Amino acid sequence: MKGVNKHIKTAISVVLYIVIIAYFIAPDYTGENLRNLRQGFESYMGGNLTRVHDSEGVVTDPTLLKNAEAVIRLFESQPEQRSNSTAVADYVKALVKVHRLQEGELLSALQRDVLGTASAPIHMVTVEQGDFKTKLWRIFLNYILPILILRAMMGKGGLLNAMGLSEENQPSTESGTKFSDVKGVDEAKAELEEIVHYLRDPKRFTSLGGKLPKGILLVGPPGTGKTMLARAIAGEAEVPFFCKSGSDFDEMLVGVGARRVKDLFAAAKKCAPCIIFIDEIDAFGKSRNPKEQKHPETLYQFLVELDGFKQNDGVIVIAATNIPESLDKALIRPGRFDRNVVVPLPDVEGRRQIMESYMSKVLSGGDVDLSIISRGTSGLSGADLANMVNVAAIKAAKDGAKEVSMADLEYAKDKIMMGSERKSAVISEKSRKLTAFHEGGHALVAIHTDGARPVHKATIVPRGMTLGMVAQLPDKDDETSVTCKQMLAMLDVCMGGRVAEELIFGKSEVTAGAYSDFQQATSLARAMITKYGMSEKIGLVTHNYGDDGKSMSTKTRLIIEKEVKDLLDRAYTNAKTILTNHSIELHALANALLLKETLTGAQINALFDQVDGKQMRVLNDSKNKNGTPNKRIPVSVPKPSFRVKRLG
Ligand SMILES: Nc1ncnc2c1ncn2[C@@H]1O[C@H](COP(=O)(O)OP(=O)(O)OP(=O)(O)O)[C@@H](O)[C@H]1O
Ligand SMILES: [Zn+2]
Repeated sequence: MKGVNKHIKTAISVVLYIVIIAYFIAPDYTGENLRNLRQGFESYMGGNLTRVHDSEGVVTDPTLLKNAEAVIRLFESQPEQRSNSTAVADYVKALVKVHRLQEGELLSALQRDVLGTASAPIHMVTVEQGDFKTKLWRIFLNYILPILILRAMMGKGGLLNAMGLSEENQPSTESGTKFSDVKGVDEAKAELEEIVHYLRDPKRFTSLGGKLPKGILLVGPPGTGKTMLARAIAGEAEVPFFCKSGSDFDEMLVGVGARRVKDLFAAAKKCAPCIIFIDEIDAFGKSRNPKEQKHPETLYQFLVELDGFKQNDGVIVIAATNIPESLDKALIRPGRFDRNVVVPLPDVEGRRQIMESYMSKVLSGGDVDLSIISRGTSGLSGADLANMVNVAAIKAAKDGAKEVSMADLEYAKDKIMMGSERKSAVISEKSRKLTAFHEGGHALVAIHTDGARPVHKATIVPRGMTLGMVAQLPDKDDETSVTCKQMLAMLDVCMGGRVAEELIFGKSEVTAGAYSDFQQATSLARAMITKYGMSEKIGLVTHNYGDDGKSMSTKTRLIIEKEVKDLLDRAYTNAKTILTNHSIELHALANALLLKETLTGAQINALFDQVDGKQMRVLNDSKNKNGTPNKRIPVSVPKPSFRVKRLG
């Protein structure tokens, strides 16, 4: 919309400029016009008339033609009419109507007496009048004054600014965004619905006793649709929408930010009911630490403006931030931004809906299964998913495909989550082989461990920081509540990579490639023991590992570390048992990866069927997890990473 405003402004300036220039300098052109009269008339004769002749604009009505003939006859029979300008005009018009202008007597007379002929042209000389002062005055009037007028109108503090309608503070009035466009944030939408009711009919809302918060703070990670939601409120209520970013007020010059705040509120009040949206309000709304803040007066002014209008004045201020804890307390005090609406990252169903909405705008292939993609995109925001569909569409177009296929979406997903493929990376054959067994180890342990997520894909294509990876997909409703059994399975899978390296290449040949596996396993094991109450020795208490152990005694710390190590050792042993028992499959899988680089879960299963026949399909139930520390207690844990990465 800002772009449109700019165009409108440019158009207004151009029109105004032309009008002013025309007004001031039109007299100058009169002489020029006279000079060109002959030329103009000739071109009129040669061009326009011929065109009239050809075009449907020529009179074809027989009665009109008849009248024209009569006018010509009358004029030519009465020579005294030649001094009558109206009669001459009628005569010329009549000649044009019957296409006889060239034959008319008047034309030869005109050519002879007024326009001159090629052999005897008429000359006209214009003389520039006036002294130096007059010329200077004329230049001022013609060129400088119009520019000054325009600047006065358009500039800051100018007429448009005074009206509160300068480019900076023009609202967008045609927000096409609706609530239905914003997917996967139903709770936030429900909370914001009352604002729409209010804006649609403020009087009715307040007469029914409705009371609104003055300011609403949308809180959530980047790209979750906060701006979209604010826009959708304006779109649903069909009210003007003033959209600013906190950084717009963060100016180098003292006082400029504060003045912009003032101007914004002044402009909004004139358009009420309306919405002011300030994205990233933390840019000027941070805690007032004099050292950190460049211009505290911007925040002061903002608070003054917020306090300056009444709850029901019709201006709704919505702000967005990713870091609510950084905001100044004064800003979030009751009566100011006292309503927080959380806009979280989408869950698995939200991600599916968001992708579905963007996929509906491209040609989607028949093999596309968005529930699979949405299960594998935990942690991605709406903006990431929109981008993912875009990347997939570009890939499909590049490949000359007619529709976006599942493979394109998988490509885009990996690119966004893991970084671009490093196809040109030079990797030695030995390193490729090591990676193939490492990833094969993860995959095989996952396949043979009860509670582990199904293997979606294994690859040894280097990507971003990794040399390969095994992707596992959670079941549909598996994301928020992970059981102890599932966590233990994750630990086993983490160990699979290093164990495979050891078994195939020997302990002395292992690499640092398992570093991120160990990191992941250690932090999960620690959380199980210090946060989720999954260790009998530690009990149902929590301990803070984030403060360098200051809050726990050395003894407790040692017990925790021993427990963590035990868990990891058990996972290592489990992985070793699986990989030793299934070494034929491990070799087959690693060789297939070396050959094909990427295998899907289905391809891996098919491969095992080939290698082992039915034997591989039987779940190895005998693999009891020795020493499962507790009963299986369902616990809520922060989203663990489902990917098993390997650092390159
Ligand atoms: N929930 C959603 N539904 C549909 N599209 C979304 C959603 N969230 C984000 N998008 C897409 O991502 C783009 C960016 O979203 P938006 O600017 O609203 O996010 P934001 O939360 O305001 O981000 P930031 O905090 O970075 O300003 C949108 O234009 C839209 O294309
Ligand atoms: Zn690994």
